[in-house]
Amino acid sequence: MKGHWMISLKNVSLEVGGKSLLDGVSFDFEDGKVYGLLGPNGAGKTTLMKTMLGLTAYSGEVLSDGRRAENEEFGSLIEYPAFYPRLTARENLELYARYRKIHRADVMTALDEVGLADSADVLVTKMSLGMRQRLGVARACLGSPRYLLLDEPTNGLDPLGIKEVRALLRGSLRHPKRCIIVSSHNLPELAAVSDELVFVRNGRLVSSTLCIGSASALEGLYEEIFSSNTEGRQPCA
Ligand SMILES: Nc1ncnc2c1ncn2[C@@H]1O[C@H](COP(=O)(O)OP(=O)(O)OP(=O)(O)O)[C@@H](O)[C@H]1O
Repeated sequence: MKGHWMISLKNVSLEVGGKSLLDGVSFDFEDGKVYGLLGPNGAGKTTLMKTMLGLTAYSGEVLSDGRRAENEEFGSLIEYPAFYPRLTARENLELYARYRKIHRADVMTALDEVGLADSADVLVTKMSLGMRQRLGVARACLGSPRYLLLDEPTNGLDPLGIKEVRALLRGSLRHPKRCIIVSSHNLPELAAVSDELVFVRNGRLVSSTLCIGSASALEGLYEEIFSSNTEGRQPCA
């Protein structure tokens, strides 16, 4: 087995109603890293995450350490997280833990991981959008999954909320044995939290870059990639 990769996509394709949503995607996501998924609207970022979660039929392989990945290995936040508004943060997570057959004791660990331990007994309806988003991340972290898929976790957040999610991605969510894949349209924000950026276009992973020097360099690279047919791994900017 090669090095220390964890999730390996091998020629993953998905077609719905004659339209190709994913087109022969192959990529290795390594442990201990945060990957930023970038691409225009409709590029296939969410579809890719749903496919990894096994929520869609697909051809090709999604492997975890060389064997078929199981849904239980993933924690995910796809689009806006939905909660029971009249239940507390803790009660919401306990319900979810029961559903996923995750130990109840993990609920406080997950809330602690996102800095919401002190708000465990706050009703969701009383929480700010930023707190709810962090609660969504806590739900994704229940059971300490090896893979975290976060689809636009800063969507709709104010600068303070964005800062909170950024701090999580740079700090407490990171683990040497965990791989995090996060999508966003906020280029500088994504660059600030990612170890590697992966560019998606028309259902294909067209490029990846290991690091970016500045926000303007990233914007330039984004423009270059999405206004050309560039494919392959880019050098550091
Ligand atoms: N269930 C579905 N049936 C048919 N087409 C779908 C389905 N889900 C998504 N699509 C299409 O797949 C393409 C990719 O959508 P997807 O939501 O994955 O893109 P995205 O990169 O996440 O976009 P955004 O940045 O706007 O969230 C779009 O053309 C979308 O219309």
